[in-house]
Amino acid sequence: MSDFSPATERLLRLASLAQERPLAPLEQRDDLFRLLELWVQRGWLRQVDRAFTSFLGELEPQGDSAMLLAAALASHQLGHGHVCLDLAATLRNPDAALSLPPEGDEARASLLPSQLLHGHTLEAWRQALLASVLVDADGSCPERPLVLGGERLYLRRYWNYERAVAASLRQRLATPEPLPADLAERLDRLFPPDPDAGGEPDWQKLACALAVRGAFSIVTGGPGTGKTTTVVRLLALLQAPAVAAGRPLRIRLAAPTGKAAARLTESIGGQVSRLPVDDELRRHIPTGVTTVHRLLGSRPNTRHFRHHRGHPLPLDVLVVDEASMIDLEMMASLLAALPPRARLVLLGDKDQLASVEAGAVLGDLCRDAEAGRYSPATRAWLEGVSGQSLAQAALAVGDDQGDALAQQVVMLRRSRRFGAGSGIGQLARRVNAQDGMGAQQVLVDGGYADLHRVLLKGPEDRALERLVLEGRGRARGYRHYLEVLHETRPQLDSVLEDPVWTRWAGQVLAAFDDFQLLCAVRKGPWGVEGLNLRIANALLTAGLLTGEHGWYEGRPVLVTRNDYSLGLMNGDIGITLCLPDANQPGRKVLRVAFPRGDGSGGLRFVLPSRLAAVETVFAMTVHKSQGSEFAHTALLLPEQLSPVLTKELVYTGITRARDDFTLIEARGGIFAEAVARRVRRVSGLDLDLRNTV
Ligand SMILES: Nc1ncnc2c1ncn2[C@@H]1O[C@H](COP(=O)(O)OP(=O)(O)OP(=O)(O)O)[C@@H](O)[C@H]1O
Repeated sequence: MSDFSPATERLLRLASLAQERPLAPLEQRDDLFRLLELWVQRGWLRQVDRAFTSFLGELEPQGDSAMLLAAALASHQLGHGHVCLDLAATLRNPDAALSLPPEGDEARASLLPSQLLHGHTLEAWRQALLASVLVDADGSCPERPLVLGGERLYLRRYWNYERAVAASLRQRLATPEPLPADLAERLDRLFPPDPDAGGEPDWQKLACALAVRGAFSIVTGGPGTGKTTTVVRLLALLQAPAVAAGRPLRIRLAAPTGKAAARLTESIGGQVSRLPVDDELRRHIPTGVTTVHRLLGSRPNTRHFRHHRGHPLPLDVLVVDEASMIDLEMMASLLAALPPRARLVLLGDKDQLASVEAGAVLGDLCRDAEAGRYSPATRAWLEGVSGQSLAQAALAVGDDQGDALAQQVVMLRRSRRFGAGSGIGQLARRVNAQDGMGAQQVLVDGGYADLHRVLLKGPEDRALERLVLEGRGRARGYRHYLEVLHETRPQLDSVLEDPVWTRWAGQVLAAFDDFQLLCAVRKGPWGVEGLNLRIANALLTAGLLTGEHGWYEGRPVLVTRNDYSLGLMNGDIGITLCLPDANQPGRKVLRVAFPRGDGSGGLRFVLPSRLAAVETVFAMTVHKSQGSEFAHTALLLPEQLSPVLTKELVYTGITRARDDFTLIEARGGIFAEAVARRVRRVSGLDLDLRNTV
């Protein structure tokens, strides 16, 4: 019997083969498959990418190796969030197409794409692809699994999504909506002059005006810039004539995660109650926000939804918040299910991290948001109807056809939550602008009471535990929610239905929202897994928890997969509590308390054994935190730079903080290094109305 696992055996065999003669992957297909296998073993390529390439190899036994290599890399890009492989960019930096370990790792010593593609030209690579019976060059052979669009190679499914999204949005952009004759007066009533505006145009009013005139619009802006305020007023504007005519519009609101939906439900509820409109109209403005999955009608174990082109959603207006989290496939599904005459309004912060899945739709659609690019006609109409001047706004001039999308996008530029005196706001703005020096200055010398910084002296530095348990000054740590748990526990023997239990659990959940530790990665000591163990251990040692493994009271958990039977959505957070046993009076059992997230303030209590997909959430990745906010947010950056460490990640982490933000650096300098890098997602989404569909 060999001492090696089968995987290692295989690796050794492959390595020895490689030693016998150098691999020539672009001349010999077998060598290419051997190399792909080696890359998979090293974690540089996914198993699914290699399997897909083998499948293509079987479909075209004489297929060129350069075509197969491109297919493997194109498949791998999806795992990096890219919709396609940019051939020219890959030739400029071939190794970026794999998931290589950080610089200096010895495991790099292997045949790399840069060596393979050395001396290759773009034209030769394109010709190898065009010669294949598996590659469709002009969209005319829908049965071919790969599509070459100029210099971009797509897997068919993603090409189809991109085309479908572009076609649907173009159709909406080309559809003007009828306008009320008294639009200017209606806008004036909803947006009274703001004495604090300081000469800035009222971007909210402008956004509302643009959204009224088109079947598609986007309102983007950083935290607290008034996206929700704007959309509530927009809905009042759209609904008023419909209600007056006795035919109220069917309006639905949605967000990508349960948490985001719950947050929006809360803020929309407050805004609608304060709207200066009559009660009849107020009743017709919805406040309930659902998740996009629920809206479309997810079906277990399939990527198909109950609503689609043949069975569209029964609505006239759809508003989707936190749209930066929507990937290309979801956007395609959403647009397919939208009736052709329905309006779509997307809200979101274009600068946040994009979805984990392929595509950065909001980012793509907001490419011109900062510059404006309004045509002279749009600008004249906007200024006329809103009474606002754009003369001082330093916007670029655009074209109605070439920049059709820009005519329907508004970026809100004034944060009411993070004004000039807010350290969080200053820091977020500098990070977003990739001004690393300025950001450091704000953090270190800015003297802002809402910003804190911890520089760890090494992996064992207990300053991490101190911050996470105790917080800083008024900014709380995890001790707080555990003290609420212990100190306010009802001393009763009553049944679970007794409202005292719901009240108590609600208080513990609210206290947990006061602090969250965010991190960049999942693995290793600075990832979710290592940090969860470390923090649970510290809380146990401090006498705040009674266990650190399995289920124990106080364990906070994050739902990682939608569970429709339990009514739990990916991203929901619950806390494990000792609660009365429904079956045996007088006994207590562990149950996990989750907010219902429907604006009712209600909770649901779930037995741990029924939770199939949850993880401890003392630490959470920034990706998972999107759509949430916490009174005190601490962001831990690891020692080593990795591809996920970018300014988008840091910006998203900072903007999760409501009152206080703490930066924890595992190594000095990592913050500035992360801020200097940005995500560049490859896609070909093109809404230029001059180009044919
Ligand atoms: N035009 C306005 N007049 C007065 N207050 C406003 C106005 N616009 C926004 N606000 C206030 O500013 C705060 C942030 O507004 P809002 O919640 O609409 O922003 P947002 O961009 O949706 O925030 P988030 O980043 O949380 O999604 C709220 O308290 C809101 O009441």
